[in-house]
Amino acid sequence: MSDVVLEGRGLAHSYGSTRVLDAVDVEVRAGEIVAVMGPSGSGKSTLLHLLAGLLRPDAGEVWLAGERLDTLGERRRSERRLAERGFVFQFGDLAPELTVEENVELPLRLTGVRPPTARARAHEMLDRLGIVEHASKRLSEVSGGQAQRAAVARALVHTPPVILADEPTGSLDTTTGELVLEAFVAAAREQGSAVVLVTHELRVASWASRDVLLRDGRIVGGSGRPALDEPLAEVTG
Ligand SMILES: Nc1ncnc2c1ncn2[C@@H]1O[C@H](COP(=O)(O)OP(=O)(O)OP(=O)(O)O)[C@@H](O)[C@H]1O
Repeated sequence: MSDVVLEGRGLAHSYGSTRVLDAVDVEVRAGEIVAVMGPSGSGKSTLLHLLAGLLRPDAGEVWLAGERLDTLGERRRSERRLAERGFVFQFGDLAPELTVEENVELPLRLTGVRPPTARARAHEMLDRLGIVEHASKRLSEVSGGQAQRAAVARALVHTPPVILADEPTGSLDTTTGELVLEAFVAAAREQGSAVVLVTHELRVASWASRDVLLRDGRIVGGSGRPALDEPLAEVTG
């Protein structure tokens, strides 16, 4: 279908001689949230890194908005990464020496948004995630949960068409975790972003439109849920 934004076809990946992902097909459409679930070590993060273009597959293809990503040169891949995607990774890649707001502004500044506009948009997103009062603190001065929300703010602030998140609520309590999940739902619903969310928590996956279940590097199942245009209460149960 034409609204597939991100697609992995026959993806395989090995670390050394150990094959950790094999023959994985996944499609993500505009406006949907796909939860990637599975036991520890089943290959969830590896799949996300392949879809992100941060790892190259040993076999298979990654397509982003009609363009094959895995064969692009590094420069073009990183341009597209910057402009078109938002990432939240398990081991945060925010800059500790910058403030929270400077970190969140980064994707906007790098794509030419003027400083006052970038700051206003960063604050709006930080407010939505309940950490605007920490905006001017250095990242090294905030808690792990606040840093995680800053990473989410940075991933969403430039309204990218694709958002990839690895355990984005991992160090959050239920209430702040829900703020984060609501922000992902808004990105999918209001901006039509395609969202891939790695999680091992059923509670988190219940916010997704559907899930994909990995075991030992292969897709062993998945299920659909009501589309995101259903009322949220029905989606979350
Ligand atoms: N850089 C690496 N070098 C070698 N092996 C790796 C590397 N990264 C992951 N692995 C191995 O690949 C397998 C899949 O790892 P991956 O992180 O993708 O799983 P996961 O499902 O995300 O796990 P978790 O839920 O624990 O984060 C695991 O057996 C892991 O030990």
